[in-house]
Amino acid sequence: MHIVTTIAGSDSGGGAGIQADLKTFQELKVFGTSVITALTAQNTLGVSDVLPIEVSFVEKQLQALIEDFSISAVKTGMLFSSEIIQSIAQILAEINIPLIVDPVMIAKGGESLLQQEAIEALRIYLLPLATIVTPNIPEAETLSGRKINSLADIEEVAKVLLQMGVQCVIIKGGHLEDKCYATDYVFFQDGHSFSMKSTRIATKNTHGTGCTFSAALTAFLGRGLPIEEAIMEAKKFIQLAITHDLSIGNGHGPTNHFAYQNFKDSCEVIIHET
Ligand SMILES: Nc1ncnc2c1ncn2[C@@H]1O[C@H](COP(=O)(O)OP(=O)(O)O)[C@@H](O)[C@H]1O
Ligand SMILES: Cc1ncc(COP(=O)(O)OP(=O)(O)O)c(N)n1
Repeated sequence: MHIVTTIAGSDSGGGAGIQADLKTFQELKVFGTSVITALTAQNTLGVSDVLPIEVSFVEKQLQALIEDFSISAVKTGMLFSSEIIQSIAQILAEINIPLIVDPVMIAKGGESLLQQEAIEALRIYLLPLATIVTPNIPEAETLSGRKINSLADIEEVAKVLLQMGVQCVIIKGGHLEDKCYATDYVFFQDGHSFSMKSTRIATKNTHGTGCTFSAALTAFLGRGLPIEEAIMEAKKFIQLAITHDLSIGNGHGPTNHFAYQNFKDSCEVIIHET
């Protein structure tokens, strides 16, 4: 049994954060463990409050897992403060486990999930340890300090992030203004890059897409899949979860974490080597 860990915030609405991660891990047959960094009072309509967990208790959770389990991959999501980022980075630096960093900053409704001053901590302490970082377009712009208006901008931003020490950058295209396709761009340290294109689904039920994608990536890497295969399979997981969405709540509903197991042979992702 492969054991993986998510370090993230709790979403009481169950569509994003720790809950999305653990559901995804379960569906992909890895044993999920968790370190909770913050509680959010949240549903499909938005986040009404955030309660950060004390840094020393975040550390205790992570230490407890490391002491007992042989963890094969770790992901981070909502980290909230620079203190939490620094403390978990210090612990993660001492263990050699594939690390997927989803640099969660803002919820769909615009509520902040990361303090402004913590952005620099992400750059300095966490990104140099990351195997993969998975920013959406606004997060990639914030981390790099550059605007994205074209494919050339995406390539430039990826270069900036690779220079921070990340091994692989995936810039997710959910926020791009392409009505037909949702395209993600993948860049490696050795210069290799490719894009993954899937049909854009016309739905408002996209709450937790980033969390779910990075959790699937963590599960596949934790199971030992080669990195490129893990990335492509994670894209299929999120595509199916969005395609077969559930009608839950009155706002931006969650994706369907059950879909991959039922429909995985019926998903097309177009890979384009660049
Ligand atoms: N409407 C959509 N149809 C298909 N795929 C989508 C759609 N919206 C987002 N995605 C995919 O979901 C994943 C998460 O992307 P994105 O929404 O950009 O991240 P985040 O949730 O962090 O903002 C990416 O693989 C992206 O291409
Ligand atoms: C607790 C918690 N963590 C992360 C998010 C953001 O999730 P994401 O996958 O980026 O999806 P949206 O919220 O943008 O739909 C969250 N909302 N809550």
